[in-house]
Amino acid sequence: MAMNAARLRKIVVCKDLGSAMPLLTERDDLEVIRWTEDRPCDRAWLLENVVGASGIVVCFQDQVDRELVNAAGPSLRVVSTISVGYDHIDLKVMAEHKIQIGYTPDILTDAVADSAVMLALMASRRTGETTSFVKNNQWPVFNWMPFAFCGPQLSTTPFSPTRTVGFLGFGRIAHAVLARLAAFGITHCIYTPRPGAAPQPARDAQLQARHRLAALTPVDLPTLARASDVLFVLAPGGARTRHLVDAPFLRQMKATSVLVNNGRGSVVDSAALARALAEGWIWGAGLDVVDEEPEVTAAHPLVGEPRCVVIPHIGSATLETRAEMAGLTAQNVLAGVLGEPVPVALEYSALI
Ligand SMILES: O=CC(=O)O
Repeated sequence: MAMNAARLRKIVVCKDLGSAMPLLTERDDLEVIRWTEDRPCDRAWLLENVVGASGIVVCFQDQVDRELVNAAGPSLRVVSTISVGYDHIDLKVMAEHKIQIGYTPDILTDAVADSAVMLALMASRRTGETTSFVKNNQWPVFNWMPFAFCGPQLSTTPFSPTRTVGFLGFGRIAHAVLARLAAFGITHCIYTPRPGAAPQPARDAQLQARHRLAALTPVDLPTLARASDVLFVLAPGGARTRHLVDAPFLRQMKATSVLVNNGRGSVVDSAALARALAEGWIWGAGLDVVDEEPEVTAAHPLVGEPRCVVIPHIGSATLETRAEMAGLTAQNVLAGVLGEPVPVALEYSALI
């Protein structure tokens, strides 16, 4: 039985949640307004439709700022983002208005860690160049040569027995990448702690023992740049991390090193990285995220770099993980609008 329109709670959905949508659309106490086009949600559409909403479903492409919160008005209780990242959400504004944030950590950790290792292998083993080579019909005329298309080996070998993995951002996903790389015989792990974070010697000792590492050490940024054979950028975005990987950083890296970015594009200065690749400061790069995304076309300097593998921000895109993320996003927004505890809420007061 349809409820009185005045009692319906409104949810605006900027990203279609696929098989999780019925959790919202099949309820008769909700009015669900959806952006259905196959492109990022239009800002003007969102501002117009969000008026009077109790909940909003967003992703990292949608800015949740004062303008949006004011447009929604005092009914807004929850913002549910289908992402682990939250740098698109103005936490101060959320705190001022006591709005809950639902997000999707943990369930995407394994999928993103898998893709980070994939990018490290693709970049070091020159997959961008070699797949183009085959597509351009060059294999039939290729005279196989011992040193053609060689790249640095990710795994250790008896004749190359040490390998250092570096992490800029050492949270859940970094730990999952480290666990995978233990099987490659990685011997040393270094990472830069979050500024102001307390040292964690017990945790580090545990990780070192679990993955049979010769050493696991917090280091400063210059040491991270200098010592990493493969460097994973898994830091959150935002002003604090913007362009931490810049030209001076890249210049200190080894000529055989590989940079992987699965964190946020804004952490790496694209122009500096393109120059580092073109001039051989580093060996290669594997990027799931790019500062200028989604405006990344064939004309982008990194896409044109043969030693750069670029994929379009799909680190968590497995069938299993995206279905879980969509389900959790729907549950988070639903609980928030009903005034119930949000199943996976960002505890953001300490982050402001
Ligand atoms: O980038 C993707 C996410 O934050 O989940």
